[in-house]
Amino acid sequence: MRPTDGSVDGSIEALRLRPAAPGDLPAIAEVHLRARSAAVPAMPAAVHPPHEAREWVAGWDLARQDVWVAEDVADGAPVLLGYARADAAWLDDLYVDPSAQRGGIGSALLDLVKAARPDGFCLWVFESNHPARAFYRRHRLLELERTDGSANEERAPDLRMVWPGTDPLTCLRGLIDEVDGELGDLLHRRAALTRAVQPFKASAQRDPDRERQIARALAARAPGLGEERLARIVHVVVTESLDAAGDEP
Ligand SMILES: O=C(O)C(=O)C[C@]1(C(=O)O)C=C[C@@H](O)C=C1
Repeated sequence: MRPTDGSVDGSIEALRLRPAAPGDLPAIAEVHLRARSAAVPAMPAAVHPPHEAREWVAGWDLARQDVWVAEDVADGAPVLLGYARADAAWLDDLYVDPSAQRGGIGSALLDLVKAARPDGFCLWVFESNHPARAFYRRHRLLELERTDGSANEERAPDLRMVWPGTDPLTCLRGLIDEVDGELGDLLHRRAALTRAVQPFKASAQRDPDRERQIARALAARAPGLGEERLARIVHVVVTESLDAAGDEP
């Protein structure tokens, strides 16, 4: 169960924001369910039936993640109208009850999360959820990579967004360092394979057709870079991998 995108903007006279308590979980589950069904078709329909969503929310460990609720305290008993849920690096949920959307509750919750995560945070939003994307862009979140949805339960293309915190250069460099860690591991693995295949070739010549095929396959995964640019990247990676293979005893 994932996503972040139920909320939109809104204005409520007496709004109270506070950390959630275990007794809030049933009302949180109902807000989640109502917000998700009202968001279709901008969001894909929920994969899990309501009883599973209720069980999932009831199982949240509030010591291991931060959950905040927004409630209307204007008159009588407070009414829970929205919530946000985040771990150290990700805003996992931000949902506002459909009856209270466009009243500033989503903005108030998001501001609270920003204050609690000054180093920044990421979130996933469905590509089709244009209202939520516009909401987050208005709140100075940046869109990062798009996925084809194969890694989420709904199998729907989504986008990573980031709020780069109070020091965006440091936050974004931190994210670059994370990706470069993975890229370093991949280059290490790839160079070992370039070296391993060499003895099995009829000739030591480079194979431009094979390199073009590799660039095309990469372009299918990274369309934003384009095949020509990726062909140049492949050329450098192969050149340096062959060079490193020649250095090894
Ligand atoms: O497949 C090969 O023939 C290799 O030598 C491997 C490799 C590569 O690293 O992918 C390296 C050089 C060739 O020009 C093409 C591909």
